[in-house]
Parts: sequence; structure tokens; C-alpha cells
Amino acid sequence: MHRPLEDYALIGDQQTAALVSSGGSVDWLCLPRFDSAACFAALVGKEENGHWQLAPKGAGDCTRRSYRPGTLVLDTEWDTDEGSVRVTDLMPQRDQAPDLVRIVEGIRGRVTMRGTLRLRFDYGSIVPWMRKADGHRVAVAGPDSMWLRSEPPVRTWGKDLTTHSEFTVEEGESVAFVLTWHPSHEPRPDLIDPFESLRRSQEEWEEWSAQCRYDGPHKDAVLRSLVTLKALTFEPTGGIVAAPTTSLPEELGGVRNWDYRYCWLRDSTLTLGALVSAGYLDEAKAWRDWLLRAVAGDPADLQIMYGLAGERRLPEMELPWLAGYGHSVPVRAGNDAVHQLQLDVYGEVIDSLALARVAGMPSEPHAWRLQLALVEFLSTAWRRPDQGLWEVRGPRRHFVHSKVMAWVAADRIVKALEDEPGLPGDLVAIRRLRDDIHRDVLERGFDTERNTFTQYYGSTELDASLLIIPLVGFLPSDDPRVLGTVQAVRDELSDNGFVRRYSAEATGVDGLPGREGTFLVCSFWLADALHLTGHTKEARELFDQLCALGNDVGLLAEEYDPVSGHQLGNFPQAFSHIGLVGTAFTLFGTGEAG
Ligand SMILES: OC[C@H]1O[C@H](O[C@H]2O[C@H](CO)[C@@H](O)[C@H](O)[C@H]2O)[C@H](O)[C@@H](O)[C@@H]1O
Repeated sequence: MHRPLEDYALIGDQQTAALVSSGGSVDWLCLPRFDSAACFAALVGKEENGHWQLAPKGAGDCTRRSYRPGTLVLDTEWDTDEGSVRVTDLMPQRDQAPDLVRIVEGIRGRVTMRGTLRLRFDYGSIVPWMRKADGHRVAVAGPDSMWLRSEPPVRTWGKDLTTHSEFTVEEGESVAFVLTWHPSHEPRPDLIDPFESLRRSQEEWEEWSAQCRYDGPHKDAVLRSLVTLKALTFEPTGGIVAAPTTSLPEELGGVRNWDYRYCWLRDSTLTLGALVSAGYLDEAKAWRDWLLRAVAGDPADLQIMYGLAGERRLPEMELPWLAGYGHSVPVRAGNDAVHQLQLDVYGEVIDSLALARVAGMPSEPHAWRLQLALVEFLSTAWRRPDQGLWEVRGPRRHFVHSKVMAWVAADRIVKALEDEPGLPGDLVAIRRLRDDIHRDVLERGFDTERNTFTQYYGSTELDASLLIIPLVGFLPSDDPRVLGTVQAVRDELSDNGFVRRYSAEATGVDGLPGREGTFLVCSFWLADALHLTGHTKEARELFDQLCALGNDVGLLAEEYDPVSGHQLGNFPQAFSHIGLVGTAFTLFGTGEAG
């Protein structure tokens, strides 16, 4: 039986991340980077594919758990017949090597703890050789090596390809475990002090969180979202991943299982928008610099996504030895969407750079030249059909959202040229481009009979991405066509109050079998659109319901299944947390006025 996704909490060091279950098991961890092969892959397979459990002997799930406020330090606590115990999990900021730190602390009585460590490199497929060295346990296979040690030393033994331990902790006593990865051909990295790492990690996160300028309703959920978005940032390069997992299904038992451990221009620019609104400009600058490096070259070669350092090839493959989360196969690594044409990303990139500029990010001539090159590419490319923001695997279409975002690209450049006449750029030509796209969308993307924009030219179907039309300023929010579209999406794509992206089963537009849950970022867009079109009460109610979907530690996956009441899709997902932050700011501003 698989655990519901809500059972998981995230820890990470801004180069990779792990998921820890409420039973005290680390079931997902890729090392050394987000997109490396997993050494714990139980999440999308079985325990034999790698996990590390630390919990009271014979205990089930924890009694309670929480993050230390504003941090990624996770406390999981059990009350047992013997007493109470806490396991504190974290991945400290790296010096030399990635470390997973787990500190067991007695709170009351004397509790017997069990440790079960199954290290399996290469996504759960390789059982490493384990040996003892320098008084520690070391696992080696191929390029990977991991060291396990504890302070004070705890006896471990190997049985059934598993490293076991059993020990007791009394009130006030602590035992710290550190699992350190390093390339197997190199000498062991310096040992870190786990207690000092905890202190430093907590302090760094608290300092970062204290800069958040949001002070309105659901402040905790907003801050948790921002911390999660920061955790998805690959610190060495500034790239931002869409989620730290692969193949958590959009339909339980289905094939809609994708690898999100890469930097989508769409997801990362929207992440940036959320961070900038909350006052985090350093991340914006780091991402802009990542972008300039990633896309350097011919603008026609712009990809919709890249690797963490801007890598261009992300070949998609299946990992057939993994049974999948809830039998959802295939489990995939890599993502073929990398080859798609998705015209909306030009608008998202240019819009987020405009936002960062307005927020005070220092200008950079290369960045402006890049934007001019992108809009130049769009001047002909906008007429092409594409795969759209949902990355359909069916035929290319003239998706209305893509055209609207192409309009956004031209519009933001026009505004910048109007505001700063000294900037280079052909204002007249770009204004003409903007107006041509606008006219085309109104003529071909609007269904006058139903009084709604449509999913793509010539279709009568709807798409929740149409909700962004008033948000990006394509039409005013009181325009009857906007009102009609918001109403139509609400009527036809709502499911128990939340919103589906589109009607997958009815149309087959995405070229995939099966169906999926409600898409959380679309539900946040509905809240935004309701507010802008004068339905603020309903917008706030929806926002309350969406915030309530977060698990006990405030995390959201990509989707939610209102029938089973469980989250679906990769977890935690930037898109959903971006939606939460964005809607908070739309509804309450910074919240200072209440
Ligand atoms: O629906 C098929 C596609 O699903 C994935 O794309 C989704 O995730 C992306 C990352 O968050 C997001 O940018 C996109 O809007 C979503 O539709 C998958 O990555 C694709 O390969 C797949 O074709």
C-alpha cells in the first residue's frame, strides 16, 4: 500500500531535497543534485528500492510533526508507552558534500529506537557494497559512495542487504546520524558537526524568512510556500526546479507520470514572480543570470526547459524496475517536453523580467538584448500552432493561452520602451505586433455564441488557463468577454469547487489516456479572476479552501482529487505554491492593511 502524498514533508539543502514520511522514513532522495539518480526511491517503488527509517521500535506514524517556524528543519515526534522522542531532520547548506542529518532526542522517559537503512543507488537498482572504515559504515557502488556515522557511536549491523540499529534515548539525551554522499573515487569529505549544522541551518532559514514582506491572512501558508520555492532553487546556478520528484502520478494507477526535476522557464519565472512580490530580489537576480547563461546562443533555439545548470539534453527514459507510486507506471527520468514549442514561455520570461525591473533589480544590457531577440523571434513564430502550457502530447494547436502570452511579451516590451525612451528597440514594429496578436485572438479565439474564449482556435472547449486573460491585462476585468469566460470556466471545469485544467477525457486534446485531478494553480487563478471580476467574497472562500488542502506541514502537490480527498502529482510542486503566494498578494496586497 502506498502512503498518501500528504504524509510527506520536504527537507533540502538547495541542491537537492528529500521526502520524509510521517512514519520517520526518508523515501526519496537524489544525490548529489535534484536531477541525479535517487539513492532512496521507495516513494515510486518499494522499500527495497531504498529508504531510511528512524522511529521508535514497533511504533507506527508519528504523533505530531512540524517545521521549526520559517525553516526547513523538520521535527517529528512520537509519544509511546516508553516515553516521547523527537527526530529532527535537515539537510544543512553544503560546504564540501551533501549531508542528511537526523538527530534523535529523548523528550520524556526512555525510548527504544530502530534504524533501518537500505541504500540503493541508481533509482533503487543497485545494492552497494557496505563495509566499515574509520569506525563508520561506508557504502560504495560505481560513482557513488555514502558514509554513515553517528554521534555518539551507535552499533549497526548488516542483515538482508540492510543496515540495522537499535538504541535507547533518555530524556535530554541526543544521538545524531549523518549520511554523507561523495564521489567514490575521492577521499571522504570532512566530517560536519551535526548539532552545529542544525543551529546554523535554523538561523539561516530564520534570517531568510524574516525578510518576507507579507503580513496578511494565511501568513503561515504563504511563508511555507516561499520557503518551499526557495528550497526548489538550485543555489549554485540560480536555476529553479518545478518539483523535487519524478513520476508522482496525476492519475493514481495511470500513465501521467512525469519528471519535474528540471528548470521550466514557465514554472521558474512564475516562482520568481512570487519571490519578488514577497521582497526576495537576490533570487530574482540569480535566476536572471541563470537564464542569460542557459539561453545564450540563437533565440530560435530557446528551449522551454533546461537542466539545473542550463543543460539542454534531458532525454526521457523509463525505469521499468520501479513499481510506481500506487502502481502508476511508467516511472520516468528525463522529460521529452524539452523539444516542444510552447509560445507562452516568451511572455512569461519577459513579464517576469519586467516585474523584477520594476521591483528594483539592477538592469543588465544583455538581459534587454535577449528580450528584444525573443520578441523578434515571436514576430513570426506567434502564428504557429504549439503544444501550449500544458505540454500536450497530442497534435499542435493554436492555443489561445499561448497567443495571449505572446501578446504579453510584446506588450511588456512596448511598455518598457514607452517608459524608457533611451532603450534600444523598434517601438512601432513591436506595437504593431502586439495589436496584430490582440486582434487575431479576439477574432479566432472567442466563441460569440457561448460568450467565452476557447481552448484553441476553432474549438468549443474551455481551458482554465483562459482565466489569466484579465490577470495579465489582455482585456479589462469588466469586459463582458472576460466575465463570460470566468463564468464558463467556473461552470464547466469546476469539480467540487476546484478547477480542472481542461476536460481531458472529453477531448483527448493532450494525447494521453486517462484523466487527472483538479489542478491547483488553476484553482488559485480562479480565485484571482473572481476577485478581479467583483466576486471577492467567493474568491476569499476559495482561497481558504485551497490553503486548507495543504498537508499538516503546509505542502501542496500539483493536483488534488476531490473524490479520494488526496493530493496527486509531483510533490511539493512550485506551480501550486506560486499560486498560493500570488493569490494571497492579489487578495490582500502585502496584508499590512488587513
Ligand atoms: O500533461 C502532459 C505534460 O505534463 C507535464 O507538464 C506539466 O508540468 C510542467 C512542470 O510543472 C508544467 O510546466 C506544465 O504546464 C504541466 O502541464 C510534463 O512535464 C510533460 O512532459 C507532459 O507532456
